[in-house]
Formats: sequence, structure tokens, C-alpha cells
Amino acid sequence: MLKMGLPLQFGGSSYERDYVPLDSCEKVNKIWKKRKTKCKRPLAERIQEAIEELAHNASHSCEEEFPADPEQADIQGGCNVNHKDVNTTESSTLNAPSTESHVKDKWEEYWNQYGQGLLWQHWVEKHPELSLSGELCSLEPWSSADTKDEWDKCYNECYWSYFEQFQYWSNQGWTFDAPNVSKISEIQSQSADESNLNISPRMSAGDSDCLQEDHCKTLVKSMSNINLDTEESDQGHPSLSVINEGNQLQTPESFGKHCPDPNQNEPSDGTGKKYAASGHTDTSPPVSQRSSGSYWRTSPSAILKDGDEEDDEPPECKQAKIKRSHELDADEDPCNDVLVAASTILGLKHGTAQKCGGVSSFSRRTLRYLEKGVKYRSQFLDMHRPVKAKNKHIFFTEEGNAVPKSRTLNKVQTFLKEVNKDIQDPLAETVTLQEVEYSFSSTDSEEQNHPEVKEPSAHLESQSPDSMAKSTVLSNSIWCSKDACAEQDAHHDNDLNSSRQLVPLEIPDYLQHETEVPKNGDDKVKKKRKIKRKTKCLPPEIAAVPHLAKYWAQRYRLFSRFDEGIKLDEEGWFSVTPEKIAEHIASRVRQSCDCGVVVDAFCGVGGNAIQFAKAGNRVIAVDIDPVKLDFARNNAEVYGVTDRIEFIRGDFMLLAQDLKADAVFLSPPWGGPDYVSAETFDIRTMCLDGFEVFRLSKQLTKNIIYFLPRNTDVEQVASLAGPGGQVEIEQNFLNKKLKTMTVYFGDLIRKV
Ligand SMILES: C[S@@+](CC[C@H](N)C(=O)[O-])C[C@H]1O[C@@H](n2cnc3c(N)ncnc32)[C@H](O)[C@@H]1O
Ligand SMILES: C[n+]1cn([C@@H]2O[C@H](CO)[C@@H](O)[C@H]2O)c2nc(N)[nH]c(=O)c21
Repeated sequence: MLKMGLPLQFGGSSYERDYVPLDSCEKVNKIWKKRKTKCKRPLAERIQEAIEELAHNASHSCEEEFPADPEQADIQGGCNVNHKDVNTTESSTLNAPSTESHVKDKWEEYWNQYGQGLLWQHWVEKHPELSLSGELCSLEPWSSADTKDEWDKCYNECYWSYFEQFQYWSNQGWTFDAPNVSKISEIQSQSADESNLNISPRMSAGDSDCLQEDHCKTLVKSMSNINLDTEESDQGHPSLSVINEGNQLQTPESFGKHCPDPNQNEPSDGTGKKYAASGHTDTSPPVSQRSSGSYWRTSPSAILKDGDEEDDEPPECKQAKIKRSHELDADEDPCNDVLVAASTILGLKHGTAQKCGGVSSFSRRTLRYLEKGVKYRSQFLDMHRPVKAKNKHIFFTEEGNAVPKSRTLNKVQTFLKEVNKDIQDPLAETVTLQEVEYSFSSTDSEEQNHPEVKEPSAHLESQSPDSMAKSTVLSNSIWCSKDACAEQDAHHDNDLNSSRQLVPLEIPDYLQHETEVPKNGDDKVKKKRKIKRKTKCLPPEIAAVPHLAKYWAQRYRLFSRFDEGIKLDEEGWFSVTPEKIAEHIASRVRQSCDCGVVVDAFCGVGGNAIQFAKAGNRVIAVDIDPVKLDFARNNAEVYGVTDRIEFIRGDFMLLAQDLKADAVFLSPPWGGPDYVSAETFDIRTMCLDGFEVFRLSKQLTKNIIYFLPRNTDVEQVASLAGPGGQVEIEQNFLNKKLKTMTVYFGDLIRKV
């Protein structure tokens, strides 16, 4: 403890300490017991009242036990009657009499304000089994013979743990300024309303509902809107500023105010564990599961990530962040589990890529399913998750052809049947899988929302300190109805749109060859001819670059009119937007806003420009590469839309400021097909700086469509919207495979 800069008397685990508060606690229990018989008031109210009395008693006992003499006074010891451990040298250097009473007052104030919530949270955390069984809700743990001792212990742990930490920081010069009382009470009453905290069946005949665990959490959350203000720092000590929300939006401003001496050691969580944050690269705070302690994170170097410019600021201009035990980290938040699970199912990536505008991590997320059962549908989609290699049964035909007819194939066939049965309208296949909201919100506790989890809607929120409004991420999934290849077949068969049935899983050419079991010699010949024909058609760029063959196999997905003279170069092959996706994006633009002129800033061979034009827009198609531009013009001719497209050769980064647009479509080069190899794609690592591309586009219009890799860090993308902005993220599926991500900004965001 000494090493950690903590007073000795706080060493050891919390419940090994003297039980002065317990004494008070017993008194409180007695008071409660007495009252219980005649008073049928709500649980929360009674806890609060008891805590107040306890605090009052505790402060009296402090006064009695600690003389006014500064030599003897030791606010570090607080109400701890165990003097033998007191290291007077250390404590005396830390405490002046004035500080002592000040800290004591502040502590009382703090405990009065938050003790109830902290205590209850502590209890809930320690006894989830009671909570689960409903006992926690229905019994007053302090009055039940079974739980009374445990409650007392719990009280002590909680009280001392927080007291210890409060003192520690107070002695570093941090001060606590009670939040606006009216605000707090407002929140409390709101919580009480929301959480039925006033209700406890065993207390009142009229009370019917049970105090549920999540309700407790709601209360605690509201109770935790601690605003430790900083004005009263003494002797240049920076004051404590507590950001009491879980996962902070760590904007530079949020760290730009106050911080303790960076050399100060951190207090423990009461277990002797010290949470060192150094070297931790994740921007979210580490997990602290301790129920009796708080998570403390104070080192500016630990807080300031990414070599932010704050590193250059004087320490006194930085702010400490304290995570309390009742604040849930992103990955410990049960609601976040929902988010993570959904992300996994949906193939969304939450990375730690640098966020736009100095934001280093999100503090508030809301996850909502927009449709029932989307998760179940998602399991049929290929999110490109790593697949465990399995031994496969290979069946051989009499002719000796290997047929990978397997259970998987059977499953596929069954699935195809089912999907074809279920899905009627391909347009309806623009399926909204989920909505994920990332909300930036004010530090103002009034604006804070409480986490709630609903089925099938789930909300996950945490708070940010300083952004003023919210940013929304909607994540949808598109199943392109018939894939373009299938459609091409239909086209070839003069059967375009003959069926509005989804063609869910096209077995690729190469697989068909393997699975087709020739019935007779004629078929064999036909098959050979077929292959020959295809091989003959291979354009030189494909023949020259074998890995492009797979794109060739999908050529009709890229351009349904491929055979009418479409031209692509190597980059064009692997980066053109498949027609169905381009068509969908164009339809979104048409539906969402009156976007007369669309700038296709990186038009390539024209996949998107053609569809925008087809949808009735005027298009300014820009590309730096003259070959692409030629091909784009050629391809636009194939589709008969050249009159609506103006082709401009140039660097969008330089041209942007001279353009006028109602919407800008951005499909920059991602750095080749290797983008998939990254777990999460960082848009700053593209050939062009993804932030800069966006910034320039923003100067033209707020209506922006960003076409990005499917593994793009959604949090990074969301940050583009900035505080108060909104963003809709759409996952584009083709042939049941997650292909790309389309991100909409401005009026293009679908209204839900
Ligand atoms: C991925 S491709 C676009 C594909 C296009 N959406 C399509 O469907 O065909 C990206 C294009 O951006 C072009 N490009 C790269 N840097 C550029 C710049 N600074 N300004 C304009 N175009 C650029 C490349 O030549 C390439 O054709
Ligand atoms: C390398 N690549 C693939 N796609 C798109 O992703 C799909 C799946 O790989 C491709 O079909 C293509 O549409 C690209 N789009 C853009 N804008 N830029 C790229 O560099 C790029």
C-alpha cells in the first residue's frame, strides 16, 4: 500500500477493517427495522434514508474518535478506529486539518448522494443468485436473518472501498463538488419510476412488482452521475474530475482539463490489485469486475491514446478518468454482449482504428434489431468467418468422378428449397438486419439514457463526456435478390425478370462442373464444349492474370450486359461494384433525397455511375486514370446512359472543391484485394486518406455515400459523422455472401 501511495490503514481487504460503519450499519438496521413495522415506504427511499443516518452517525463517531489536534488528526484514517496501522508520517504529510474536515464533509456529501446506489449495486453484484431468484428484490437484506450478516459485511466493504478511494484522491488535491441536487433528484425519481424501485411486495400490500436486477442497475446508473468538480484544487494540485460514464468518448477535450499528478500511484481496488493502464493500447478502459472497488485510471499517458496532441499539454490541463465498479466496461456490459454477439452474427467489425475528429472511442452504443428474427436469418449468410477445416466425405460415381456430395450439399439444397419457399419479393430482400446506434451525448447527466435490453430490441448505451448529441449507425443487410449472375442467365434466356424469386445460392461454375454427374457420353462432350467456349472468351487481362479468373466467373454479376461489350482492366475487375449492389445504392439515393447531381468521385469503369444515371440522376464521373474513364464511357454506352454522365479525368482530391453536387459517391481504391486480410479495415490505410476523402466531400454536400470493405471498423466509420451526426451502415450481400459495406450520410440515411 505504501508503494501505491496509499495510507497504510487502508491496506488489506476491505472487510478486514474495523467495522465502525458496521456499527452504524447495525444502528441503521435497527432504525429500519423499527420503521419497517410502521412505515411501508419504498425500498430505495429507505435505503437512502438509512444511509444518510449512517453517514451522520459515522461522522459523529469520527468527530469523537479523532481529536481536532492536527497532530493526531488523520482524515486518512477517517472513521477507522484501528490506529495501530496508521503511518503518521505519511498521513500527516497528506493531511491538513482544514483538508480533513473538508474531505470528511465532501465524503459525507458524496456518500449521501451515491452511497445508496453504490451499496445496492455492490450487493447485487455480490449476490447475483439472490437477484436471480428474486430474493434480492423481495427481501430487505439487512432485515433478513439469513442475509443480515452478509449485508453488513457488504456495507463495510463498499463503504470503505469508496471511502478509501475518495480520500486518496482528495489528498491528491481532487475535490468533489456535488452535482446539482435538483438534477440528481430528477434522475432518481425518474429511475424510481422506470424501475419500480418503490415497489417491494413484502413491504406493501399495494406493491406488486419485484425490484429487478436491471432496475437496480438503472438506479445505480442514475445515482452515479457524479460530477467531481475541479475548482478547489489546492497548491496547484489538479482537481479530480470524474467521468462517471462507462465507456467514454475520449475526445481531446474530455481529457483536456484536469488530472492528478502523473507520478501518483493509483489506489488499489481493495484487493491489493493495482490497475496499471500503461501500455494498454485499447482505448476502452480495462475490465474491472471487482464489486467492492472502483476502477481507477489516472495516468494521463494511459488515458491519452494515439499520441494525441494532449501529450503536449501540461498535466494540470488533463483530466482523470475513474471507472467505478458499477460502471460496466464495453465488454463486461451485458448489453454490450448483445452488441458483440450481434456484430459477430452480422459480420460487423468493431475495431480500435483511429476515429475521426479526435474521438478515440465510443461511449454510447445502442443496438436495436429492426426486425424480428434477423439473427436467425443471418446464420444463413456467409460472413466470411473462418471455417473450421473438417474431413469431408467424397463420393465417387461409377465413372470415377469425385462428387463432393456431402451433408453440406444436402443442407444447401434443403436451404435453397426453404429460402425459395420463404422469400417472395426480391425487393423485400433489402433486409434490415439490425440497427446499431452509436450515440454521442453530453456529459450533462440530464441527457443520459439508461441501458436497457429488450428482446428483440436491445439497447446498449454508454455515455460520452462532451459531445453534444448523437450519432447513429444503422446496420442493415441487403440480400441482393437474384444475383446478377443468375439474372444474367435469365437475361440470356430472354427471361429477364421473369421470376421475382430470390435465387439464393448459385453454385459457381467450377463447383457445378464437379457436381454435375454426366449421364452419358453426349453430356461429357457438351460439357467439354462449354468449357472450351468459356475459355475461348477469356479476355487477355484475365488470361494474363490467373487470379482474375474468379472475377471472370462472376462477370454477369458485375455487369448483366457484359456480353454487349463491357470493358474492364485488371483493377476494374476486382473493384467494380457488382451491378445489383450499384443498382441498390442508386435506388437508395433516388428514394432518400432529391439528389439531382451525383458526383462519382472514383468512377472506375463506371459500375456505379451507370446505375446512378439509370436511376435518373445527372452524374459527374471522376477518375484519375484515363483508361478507366475510357472504359467507363464505353460501358455507359452499353447501358445507353452516356447523355447523363459527364466524365472528368482528374484527381478528386484536387478537383473536389470545384465541383457541385447534391450527393457524392465515394468508392476509392482500398489498396487492392488484400483489404480482406485485415481483421478490421482502417479507412486511413487506404491509398487515399479516408478521412480526407470524406472531409473534402463534406464540403460539397452532406449527402455522402461511402462504399467500403465489409470488414471496415464500424466505429471508425461512425466517427465520420462526428458528434451529433448520424450514419447508416448497410451490409451488402450478394449470393448470400457479405460483399461490401455502404455507409450513408446526410439525407441519405433511411428514416426509421
Ligand atoms: C475502386 S475503383 C472504383 C470502382 C467503381 N466504383 C466502379 O464501380 O467501377 C477506384 C477508382 O479510383 C480511381 N482513383 C484513384 N485515385 C484517384 C483520385 N485521386 N482521384 C480520382 N480517381 C482516383 C482509380 O483509378 C480507380 O479507377
Ligand atoms: C478491392 N476492392 C474490391 N471492391 C469491391 O468489393 C467487392 C468484394 O471484394 C468487389 O466486388 C468490389 O465491388 C472494391 N471497391 C472499391 N471501391 N475499391 C476497391 O479497392 C475494391
